[in-house]
Amino acid sequence: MDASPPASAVTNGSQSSFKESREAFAPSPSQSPPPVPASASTPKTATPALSAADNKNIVRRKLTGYVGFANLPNQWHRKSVRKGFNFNVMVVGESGLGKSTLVNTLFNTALYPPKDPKQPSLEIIPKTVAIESTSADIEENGVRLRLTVVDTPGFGDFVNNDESWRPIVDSIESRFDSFLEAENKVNRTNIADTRIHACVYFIQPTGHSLKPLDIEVMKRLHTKVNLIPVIAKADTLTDEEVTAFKKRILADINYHNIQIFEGPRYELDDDETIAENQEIMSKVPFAVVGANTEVQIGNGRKVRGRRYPWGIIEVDNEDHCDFVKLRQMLIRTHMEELKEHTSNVLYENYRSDKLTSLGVTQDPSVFKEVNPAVKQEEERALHEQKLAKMEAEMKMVFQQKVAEKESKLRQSEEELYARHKEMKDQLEKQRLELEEKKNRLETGRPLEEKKGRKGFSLR
Ligand SMILES: Nc1nc2c(ncn2[C@@H]2O[C@H](COP(=O)(O)OP(=O)(O)OP(=O)(O)O)[C@@H](O)[C@H]2O)c(=O)[nH]1
Repeated sequence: MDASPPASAVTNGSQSSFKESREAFAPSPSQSPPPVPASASTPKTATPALSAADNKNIVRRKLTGYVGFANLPNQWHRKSVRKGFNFNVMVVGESGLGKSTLVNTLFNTALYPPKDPKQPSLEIIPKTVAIESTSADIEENGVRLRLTVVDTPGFGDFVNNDESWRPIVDSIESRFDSFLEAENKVNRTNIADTRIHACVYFIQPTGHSLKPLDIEVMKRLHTKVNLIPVIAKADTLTDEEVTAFKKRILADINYHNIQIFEGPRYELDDDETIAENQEIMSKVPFAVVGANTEVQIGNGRKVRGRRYPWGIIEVDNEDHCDFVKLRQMLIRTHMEELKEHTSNVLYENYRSDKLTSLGVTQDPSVFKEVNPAVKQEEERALHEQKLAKMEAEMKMVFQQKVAEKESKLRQSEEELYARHKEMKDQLEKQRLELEEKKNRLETGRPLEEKKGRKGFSLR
């Protein structure tokens, strides 16, 4: 291997201060980092999901002068720096795969104290996988990070490793439970986030394929944590072997439908960011090499690396391994994404499953996204329906009234007509009688006497 200078070193010029605590995991608020709410993640460039109707309702106006909201990102930046950040990473892998070395290399700290070279006696070797949490406050250019590394010593060390995944899953779930419990308390201002934001899974550099244990554990973990597979001690494989091994691992991962962490793609990202993210993702599973010691290379420069009889392998040299890309993803480019995905997807799924299993039900319409334009349209249609109904009712009442009036009028018309006919008949009768009288008088005939009473005759 050649001894070219490191491609990058993010910790250059940084001051680091440590306050370490190493204890078995027991979620307690007192040991928790300052809270960084899920919502405190940088609102990068994610495009808001606006429908066409929403867009139609947005009036785009040009500002005529300086208003000041362009300063919002700075406000956010100041607030975040003041609060500090926290990041919880879990390392899973068999003993001796270089987990502690890699974590120390990643954060450029002696997070893990140097190991006692004396092997533990057989009596004190634990019988189950232990969960150990180590926290350190580190600072770089004024930005504070509370880093918690959760180790899983004992994983894969037993004759029967069938249940190796259980303590790991239990630890992840108990952290979700603590968060859920804290969220349900009256005072939620200081919720400590002990949830695991990333799980670096160390694969033994066998050069073959994933082992059944790897597949089993990954299958158990992938819905609960952001899985980041790495090929441990990649310096033990040649470049060709690494390429072929990566292909086989990815094929296994696909075959078993294991979801590994993928950085989200944002529509508004610039080409450079998109290319950078693609390059990072193209290296998964990262072939890493860890080294905390510095070695001198040809030109007298000191680099972090491992010296072999045939040459030096530099951890910060991208031609030698993918360590830089892993660090870039975990710390520089995707730390917030990892936290956001943990909070918005993994924890949310766990939370809703848990609440559903406890019998808590949710009216789905409560969270239905309401589009104001559609809502207005619905209300207008409803109002029109109501108006049409009222109009129809009024029309019916009016027609009823008209019909009643018409029948009354017809009745009185008929009555009038009948009276008129009666009067006309009477008049006609009178006319005829008078006519008769006139004729008699004219013809000299005596007027007919009215008949007298029975038995009497008129003179
Ligand atoms: N060749 C090689 N050796 C490494 C690498 N990383 C670590 N080692 C060596 O591997 C041995 C074990 O490393 P650790 O970091 O203690 O491994 P670990 O996985 O933390 O081991 P446990 O604490 O037992 O789980 C040490 O001697 C390291 O120097 C690497 O990338 N390549």
